[in-house]
Amino acid sequence: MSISFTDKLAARIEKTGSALCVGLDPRPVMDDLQAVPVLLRKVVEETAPYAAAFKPNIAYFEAMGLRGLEMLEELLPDMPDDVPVVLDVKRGDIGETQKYYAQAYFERLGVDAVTLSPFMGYDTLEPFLEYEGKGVYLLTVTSNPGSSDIERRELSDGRKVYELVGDMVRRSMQEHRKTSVGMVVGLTNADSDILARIPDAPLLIPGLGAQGGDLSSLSGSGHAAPPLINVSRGIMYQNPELGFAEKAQTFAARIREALGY
Ligand SMILES: O=C(O)c1cc(=O)[nH]c(=O)n1[C@@H]1O[C@H](COP(=O)(O)O)[C@@H](O)[C@H]1O
Repeated sequence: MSISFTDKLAARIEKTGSALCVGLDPRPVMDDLQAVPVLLRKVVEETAPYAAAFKPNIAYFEAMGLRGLEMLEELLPDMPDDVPVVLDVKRGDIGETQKYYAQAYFERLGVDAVTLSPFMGYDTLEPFLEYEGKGVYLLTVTSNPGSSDIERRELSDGRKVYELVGDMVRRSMQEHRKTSVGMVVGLTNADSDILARIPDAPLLIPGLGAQGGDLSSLSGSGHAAPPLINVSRGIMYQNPELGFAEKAQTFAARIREALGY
């Protein structure tokens, strides 16, 4: 059997000393779609030495229609074998439909992990939890301002809505499910109170770079599970006068310093 997502990520973090997740969110260049795979391969090649993981977001590929999905399908087998791929899909649907999403991502595309929306309930996650060695990250406290509309609301017993997502993570651990279950916490909304209220599960933390998240909000989290800090536009599109490798190296160093590696 191939190496599990958890082991692959741990080995990668150990090898690179980096918790940087390089986001692959190509803005479609509609009049020159051929430029997109060239750009993606360049970003992958140049940032790989500093990448603990890659995270393509499927939205940017879907926006290019069938050719976009083909680009993703063609890119994945050419990605470095030892760098895990988290496909950002944020899916959530009834279990019967989720079975086919899981088949699409874990079997057809063969990615190591995906993001899921847990807000339709635990049963919607179950088809994904049957995949030995794969990973899922559940949206918990997202990086957008609207995370206060539902996720950060207080329940009548004083707990927060996002703590219910933590309960699902604990349940999956108690049931010894085959898939690693982690949580998405946006850097722009992370704080020590939130980190203290969620289980010690692997974290995927987007919001550094273009969204202006501050790494100091992670200090003293006390979480032992490995976090992945994602940067997409900050590497692919911001400061175009700098190379992708240089930007990735700088973000990886800033993250290392903030996490105290
Ligand atoms: O699940 C995600 O990755 C995600 C969750 C979240 O709360 N906020 C968030 O920005 N993301 C994704 O992380 C990436 C952030 O992109 P940049 O803001 O360009 O670094 C995008 O692909 C977002 O869809």
